[in-house]
Amino acid sequence: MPDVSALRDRSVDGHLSSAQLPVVDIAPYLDASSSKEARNATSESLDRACREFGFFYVTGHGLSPSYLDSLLSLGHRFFDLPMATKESIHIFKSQDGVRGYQRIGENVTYAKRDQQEALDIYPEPEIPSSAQLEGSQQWPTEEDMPGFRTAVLEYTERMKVVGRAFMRAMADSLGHEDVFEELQTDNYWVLRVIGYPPLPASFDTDTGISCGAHTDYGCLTFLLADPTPGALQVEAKDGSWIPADPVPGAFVVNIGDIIDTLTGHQYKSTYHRVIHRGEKYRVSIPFFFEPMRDMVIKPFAEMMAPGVKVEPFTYFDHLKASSNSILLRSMIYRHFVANDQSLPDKPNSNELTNRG
Ligand SMILES: O=C(O)CCC(=O)C(=O)O
Ligand SMILES: [Fe+2]
Repeated sequence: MPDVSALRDRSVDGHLSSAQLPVVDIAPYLDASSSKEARNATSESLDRACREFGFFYVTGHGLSPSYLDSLLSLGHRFFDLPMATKESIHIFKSQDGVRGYQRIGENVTYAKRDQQEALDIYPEPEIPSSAQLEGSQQWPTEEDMPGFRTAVLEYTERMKVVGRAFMRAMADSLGHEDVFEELQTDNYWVLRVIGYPPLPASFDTDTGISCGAHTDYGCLTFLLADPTPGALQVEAKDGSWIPADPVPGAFVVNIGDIIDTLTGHQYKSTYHRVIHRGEKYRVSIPFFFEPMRDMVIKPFAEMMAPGVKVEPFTYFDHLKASSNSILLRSMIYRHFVANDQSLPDKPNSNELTNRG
């Protein structure tokens, strides 16, 4: 286990960088008639972006700006609902404790309360139960949010297609076709709809920010967000923070811990944080593209640093508080703390990337 007390709190320190994130055009991997040269150009630019930043903009994904805007509008509409309506699907009422609405402050990162509210959505198992991550989804009613459920589920299907294109592009750079083929099979996903009120100028950021610095758990995250400059920031290699300002029609995409681990940290799951100080309420919708639940993750031997060995584990081990998983990993079940409960005295660490 890492010594979490020795870890730097990335939510408060650091200066802004003038660097820009690179752009990757994924179109050649979504078009069966594209040339080998076009695919090579994409996989090479992706490879460079993954090694240098772990974060990049994605164009050529095939989803129109007006379609993407309609999803953000649904997000605003949800957060505009009366509090009692949102609380009727609070996560603590869900069968497995993770699906539904959280109030501002209940999502906890690095032992601090994030200044965001959110709606968390996971795929539903055929037979829901109270076991971890096996519950049924809590949705807003059709009356409160007409068409919301259908629109969200359609979006997840479209995003799986885009995520799979990235797995093919990575295979062209890294080999391991069998692993990347498995990473295109039966993909798990998580969708969060997040609402950020602007932090007041007087807000003490030592007590928390809009979203504390963290890495993402899975393969790839596709972020759709309102155009609020300066809010999302990405840690550069020199420790400064690159503003990942939204580019209209593009996704901000980042590598998660699973790809980071497979590649011996060569493709990086980079720390990022949100400090939203703008005028307007900000909505973001990250789509987390994930491996199938029980896929065994076994790092690529030739990419590992000499002497480093990571025991194989499953993606679900990493998500769940499974007491029989090798490193007692749990990314989800320690994240939510009701506002009337006390915070843990230690930051939550990420055993997988070992960086807290
Ligand atoms: O809202 C954002 O810009 C980022 C959210 C995020 O990093 C996450 O939910 O993992
Ligand atoms: Fe994130």
